[in-house]
Amino acid sequence: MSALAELLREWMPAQRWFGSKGREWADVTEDGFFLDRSEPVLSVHRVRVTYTDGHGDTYLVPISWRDSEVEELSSAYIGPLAGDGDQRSHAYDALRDRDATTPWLIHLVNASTVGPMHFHPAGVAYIPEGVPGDIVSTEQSNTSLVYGSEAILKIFRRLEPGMNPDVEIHDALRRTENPHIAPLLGHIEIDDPDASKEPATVAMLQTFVPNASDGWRLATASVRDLYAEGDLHADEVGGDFAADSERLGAATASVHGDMAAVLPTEPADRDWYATVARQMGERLDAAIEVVPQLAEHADGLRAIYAAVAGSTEPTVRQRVHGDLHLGQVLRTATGWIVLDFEGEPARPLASRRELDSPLRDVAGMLRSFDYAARHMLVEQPEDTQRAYRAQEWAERNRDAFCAGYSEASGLDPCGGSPLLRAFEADKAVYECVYEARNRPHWLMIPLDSLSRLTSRD
Ligand SMILES: Nc1ncnc2c1ncn2[C@@H]1O[C@H](COP(=O)(O)OP(=O)(O)O)[C@@H](O)[C@H]1O
Ligand SMILES: O=P(O)(O)O[C@H]1O[C@H](CO)[C@@H](O[C@H]2O[C@H](CO)[C@@H](O)[C@H](O)[C@H]2O)[C@H](O)[C@H]1O
Repeated sequence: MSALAELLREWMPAQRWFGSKGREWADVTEDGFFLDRSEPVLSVHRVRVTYTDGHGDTYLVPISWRDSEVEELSSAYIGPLAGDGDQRSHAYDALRDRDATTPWLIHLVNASTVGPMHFHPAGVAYIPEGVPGDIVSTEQSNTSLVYGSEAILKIFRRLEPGMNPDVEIHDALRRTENPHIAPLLGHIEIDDPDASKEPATVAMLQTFVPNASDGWRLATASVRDLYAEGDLHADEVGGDFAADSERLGAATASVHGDMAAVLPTEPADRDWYATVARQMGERLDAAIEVVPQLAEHADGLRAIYAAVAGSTEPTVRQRVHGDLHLGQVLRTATGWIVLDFEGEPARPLASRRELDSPLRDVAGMLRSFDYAARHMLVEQPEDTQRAYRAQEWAERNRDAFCAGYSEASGLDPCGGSPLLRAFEADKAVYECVYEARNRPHWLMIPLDSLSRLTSRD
């Protein structure tokens, strides 16, 4: 194992974007190339991690190199590497090293190819060249850099052959001028070491939406207001969120409508319902291995999935967002913007590109209202008054979202469909695994939701 691979073995598991926490590593290899040779030198590495179960993932790790340690960059420090003689180089997470962030946009403007990496600007869009990028503090599955107040570069950490749906969908939506998305400015790809495979998407550059607040922050502020007023109902307190939920429902319907107009669609048939129900059952089996507490909900969940297996409900399948939640939507002065169309980060890329029911996204947002309402109860599980208020808040915003969606599309997404209920349950199962791996203290949120979902008539 190379000295750099050894360093990365220590460093990567602690990074927020590393999606396979808790899995045991059998091996790690890396190959890299230089993206920029000025100071600090910037190299990009494909890091292949193999787990003890034989599976593996490839991650993208850009590294900036310094001759000596830099105190201000201590949180970005990966470690020292022996050089010639007594010399040592110091490796830093290049996306947290501001001085190393300019080459990405310069290469995009020039539509460069550097080693295996290809830079593709989108049409004639303006790209702010030469400005350094600042990392977005709410780092999630990927890492984003904001350049000035004009552009945001999202670096996809896990590499998979094939175009990332986020780029594919934003590219297709360029034609629609939909007001609820942030326009695409360019993207970056990297060839697969196996030439028979498609290149992987490395990054996407989008217009930055300034002065916006994400839906999670706004919704949880509303819940906090409600909790502060123990005796008032959600519609009586200052920070009522229902009007925004309604607008969010309408924005979601508008984006769904445009995706259906510019990307393929197909009617859902019996086979599709049967496949969806089977996949949910398989996902539950796999999730129980990670979160044994799920076993007590298994019978109830299987009954919910069985109702879908026999369904003949007429639905159109289309491209969807795939992981819609309040953290993926931004509220600007004029309305909602929907971000991040790459689907659930843990799913294989091919499954994230499949046609699906738009109810998958509706369910994602309904789950998010539930999370926003209840996350503060984690500290006070016995507070029945607050639990009652939380339920009321979640229902009020759920109804408002569905009303907005229904008004904009002519289709009521929440009219008692077994498919919607199954998608909510399936999402909560996914969330149990996500929380067990990333935020175990929040595991009770989706677990409690499953108790409610499986006991609903
Ligand atoms: N176009 C944009 N304009 C402004 N902020 C953005 C934009 N895109 C993303 N962000 C901010 O970056 C955060 C992470 O972006 P997101 O696309 O959701 O990445 P991830 O895939 O890591 O979840 C978002 O919560 C949002 O606050
Ligand atoms: O990183 P992504 O935005 O792709 O999404 C992953 O992380 C989300 C958490 O940040 C997770 O969402 C879950 O927690 C949210 C609150 O933090 C809540 O609003 C969502 O409803 C809940 O699913 C998401 O599932 C995961 O894919």
